[in-house]
Amino acid sequence: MWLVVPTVRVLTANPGSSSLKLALVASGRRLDERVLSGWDGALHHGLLAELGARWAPLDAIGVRFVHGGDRAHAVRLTDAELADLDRLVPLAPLHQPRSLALARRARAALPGLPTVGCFDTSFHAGLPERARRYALPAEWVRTYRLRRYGFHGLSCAHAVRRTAELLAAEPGTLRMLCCHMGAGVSVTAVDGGRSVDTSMGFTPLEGAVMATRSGTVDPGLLVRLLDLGAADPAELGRALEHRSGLAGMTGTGGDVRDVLAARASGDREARVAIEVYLHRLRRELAAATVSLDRLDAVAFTGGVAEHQPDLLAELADGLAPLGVRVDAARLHRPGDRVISPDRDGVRVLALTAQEDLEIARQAELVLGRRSHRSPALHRPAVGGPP
Ligand SMILES: Nc1ncnc2c1ncn2[C@@H]1O[C@H](COP(=O)(O)OP(=O)(O)O)[C@@H](O)[C@H]1O
Ligand SMILES: CC(=O)OP(=O)(O)O
Ligand SMILES: [Mg+2]
Repeated sequence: MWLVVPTVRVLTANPGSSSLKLALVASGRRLDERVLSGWDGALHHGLLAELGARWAPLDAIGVRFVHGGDRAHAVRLTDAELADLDRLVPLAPLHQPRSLALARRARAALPGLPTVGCFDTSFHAGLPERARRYALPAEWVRTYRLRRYGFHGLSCAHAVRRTAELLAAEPGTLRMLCCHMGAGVSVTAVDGGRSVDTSMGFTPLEGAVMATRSGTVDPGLLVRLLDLGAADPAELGRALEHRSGLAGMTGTGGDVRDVLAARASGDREARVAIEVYLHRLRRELAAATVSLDRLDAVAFTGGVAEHQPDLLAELADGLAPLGVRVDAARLHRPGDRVISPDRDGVRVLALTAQEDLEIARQAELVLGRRSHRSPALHRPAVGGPP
């Protein structure tokens, strides 16, 4: 039996580290979108009011927050919630201030509309302890609440649902990897819709090499840099967030397009940087695989996966031990698609990252406007409130 649910129109805001994506979502579909690429956090004062008027009538605003701490699901944003989320700024300095500023601007520009915060971290709230815990002194872990959180959860939740749709499978049966390749890069192992391991940790710095972020480096190396006075802690943080990754290795801004162009023109540093980027990502994919008892599917998503099929082919070239292969013809087709060659073995997919759909879905759940009796694909197991 289906409940009749009225159409809910949500203005979604997804502040990534290199872009701001604003969208109008209704009934699980994106009706319009405004993308500010190369976004530096500044927001034209009237933009939200202008979009609010253009996309009216609206029922809610949904804002992506990379860090939600221990929150297991989206929440309606109040002054108190925002003040609490302020405390997480040091754990996601590239993202959290932008989400906070956006949410506050949105509440001021569109007063009276409920604003919902949707968190990357919520998808990983149930990480098993073996994947959540750092092997650090227990006293520090307790005092400073140190744990691995994981990020890109809104993207993963959407990718799991989309993978299940495209493979005509129940999400609850799939053992899969979700590899998000945007300016930030991460790999998550998903067992039956639940995150069981993920490459990002306490902050979105851990794991793979990213556009401007280092990914994992030997902690001993960082201690040594501090010892040597190469940087004070604040400078070290800024260097790891803004001046490392592809940017640090090549002297570019870290945009994959620029690094690939430099490599094509014979630049040695760019060639090495891409090799390191791919090598480290393959390691993360292999590491995540061992958290699953079999591998059914790998979904690649995010700006790089969407727009750089040749780089995806290079990445897949080194993934034969995982049973991952791609078909060149399928790879170059547009849209969400299966890109593995046949129906046997690991199914590989290239998907558009549609965090906006997940944000709108969670906003509807928080506002009680979505039927909890809708199909299994909408179950809160992948990041919504109970
Ligand atoms: N044709 C393209 N258009 C947009 N982004 C691209 C394109 N090709 C590669 N990219 C890469 O995608 C990244 C942006 O991915 P996206 O997921 O939108 O980033 P984020 O959400 O982290 O800001 C850019 O840094 C760029 O390197
Ligand atoms: C968590 C993260 O790195 O997000 P983005 O890729 O959008 O910067
Ligand atoms: Mg993003």
